[in-house]
Amino acid sequence: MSTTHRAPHDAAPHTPLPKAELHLHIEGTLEPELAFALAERNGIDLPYATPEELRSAYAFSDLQSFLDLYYRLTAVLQTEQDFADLAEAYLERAAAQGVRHAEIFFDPQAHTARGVDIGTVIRGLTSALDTSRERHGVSTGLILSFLRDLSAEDALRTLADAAPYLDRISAVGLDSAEVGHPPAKFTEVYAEAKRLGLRLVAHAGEEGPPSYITEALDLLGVERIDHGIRCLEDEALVARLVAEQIPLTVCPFSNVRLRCVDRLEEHPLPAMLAAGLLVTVNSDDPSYFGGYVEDNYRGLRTALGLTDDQLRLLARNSFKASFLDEDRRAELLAELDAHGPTG
Ligand code: HPA
Ligand SMILES: [Zn+2]
Repeated sequence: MSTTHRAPHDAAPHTPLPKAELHLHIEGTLEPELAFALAERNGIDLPYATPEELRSAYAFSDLQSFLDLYYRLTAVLQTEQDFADLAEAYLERAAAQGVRHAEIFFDPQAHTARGVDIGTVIRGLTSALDTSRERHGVSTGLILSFLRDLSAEDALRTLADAAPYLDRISAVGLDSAEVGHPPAKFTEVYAEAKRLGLRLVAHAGEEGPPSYITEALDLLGVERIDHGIRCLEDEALVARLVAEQIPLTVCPFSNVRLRCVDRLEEHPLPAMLAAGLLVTVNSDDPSYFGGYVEDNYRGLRTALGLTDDQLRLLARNSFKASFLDEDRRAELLAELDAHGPTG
């Protein structure tokens, strides 16, 4: 019998709302314990004595300070089995957090630059993703994300290297150090991805200015903006995003940990909802930022007083903003409608 104290209003076991996760970097789900296990399996020395010591290094001053550690730790990912184990660990956790559909970023250049073949990465990830719907009830998509601090030529080469696997990839994205690497740099890359039949998204307006969001829409032709929180600095841009119902994949814990927002209590998400923006909530790099997607939903309730109706709207938006086929989308929306009080 559980000895955990529960307040009377909290007596029913909490079942998380069914939701989609649309902004999740698989490399950012690498928990310290798995990093140590993979390092040992692959004979790699980590500059930390224990998982706890590694975890205590997770104090970031901005995006770059996080990326430095994030890229350093990818060294432990070497074989197909490593990528399969990484994806499987995420899917299991995601399912427990109510995720029914996940569109998962991966950063091939973070691996090919270390001599790991893109096929190793994609075959490893898809071996876990392929059976995720049956085993975890989580349907999946893969988003190939270009590192924007590398050249457009490098991105084009990466897209060419992915050619044998394009049937496994639903979209391309753009991540890594934002400021100084505007979307315009990747116009040709996105035109090529579109020609190949891929959907288009990009990180914009996380640390970068609102003009990067406009560029991503107008020059790259993206359908969804990742982060996008700095849109609030440009009234006309907000009006456009509302009118066109462009989804924004917002990541509250990430914004606080990377110091884009001082405290969760000051996160602009309520203002974004009030403006009529099509906002979704996601975990970004949950191992590094203090929680998975349901933890972000709960944090918003606790820190910002979001109501059950607002949390349901966020879950509804996540299915609306996804690249799901209409049958699966309808099935998941019906499951959300049938879901009882969030508890
Ligand atoms: O939040 C992010 N921003 C940019 N690049 C990233 N790569 C992993 N996470 C992020
Ligand atoms: Zn991200």
